Amino acid sequence: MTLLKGENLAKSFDYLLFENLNFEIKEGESSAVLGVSGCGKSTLLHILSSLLKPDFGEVIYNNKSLYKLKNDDLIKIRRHDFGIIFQAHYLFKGFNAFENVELGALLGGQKIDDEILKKLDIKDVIHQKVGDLSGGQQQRVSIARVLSKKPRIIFADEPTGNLDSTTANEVMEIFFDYIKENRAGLVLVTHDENLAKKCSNRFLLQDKKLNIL
Ligand SMILES: Nc1ncnc2c1ncn2[C@@H]1O[C@H](COP(=O)(O)OP(=O)(O)OP(=O)(O)O)[C@@H](O)[C@H]1O
Repeated sequence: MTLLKGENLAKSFDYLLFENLNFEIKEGESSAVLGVSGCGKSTLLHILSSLLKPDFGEVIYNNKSLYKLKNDDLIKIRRHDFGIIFQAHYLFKGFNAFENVELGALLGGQKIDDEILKKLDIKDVIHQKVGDLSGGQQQRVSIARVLSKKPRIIFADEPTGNLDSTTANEVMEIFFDYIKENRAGLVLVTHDENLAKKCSNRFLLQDKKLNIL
């Protein structure tokens, strides 16, 4: 079943990034978007994940056109159904790791899943202030926060950018297990072709188009 579709999307800033761009993600699928720096990968992820209105085209989720929804309804979908992970993770620095993860769980009406904390290897630091954690630990806390809300779709922009390659691979396995177990979807923006190869679909954003690899 289709989870989300982007139809005829176009976006420009100082120059045209892409146009007539179509994208679809189905239950249980992972899609990686590759492309040179500045081609518009993060912009596309923002558009698909409800954060940025395209200049043209629609994003369809649950038979609804996201950017035609009332703001409150759009925020509900973003909070409950979408898990958005950026490299610059927006953790609450004054709170400890547990409180940050708990916030994610509460947003999705879920309880913290101890398994997620174990798999991400953050149980030992869970009561520390996130500002005191290393960059990689903070990244894993932000991933735990997103997974704890049990999103239908995970949108991740270089989610393993702060992690060494072994931890990066482990984190990717956690994503893949999650989408399999929950019939969810993963849209991943990355420069790392090895990570992209692990996804069920790979696309290259080039010449203002999304090409299937
Ligand atoms: N809010 C914005 N206002 C103006 N220009 C923007 C904005 N967001 C992105 N851009 C521009 O759009 C272009 C594409 O940016 P984007 O971050 O989507 O590229 P990217 O492919 O993800 O790059 P990278 O791989 O380096 O992260 C860049 O030239 C960037 O400066």
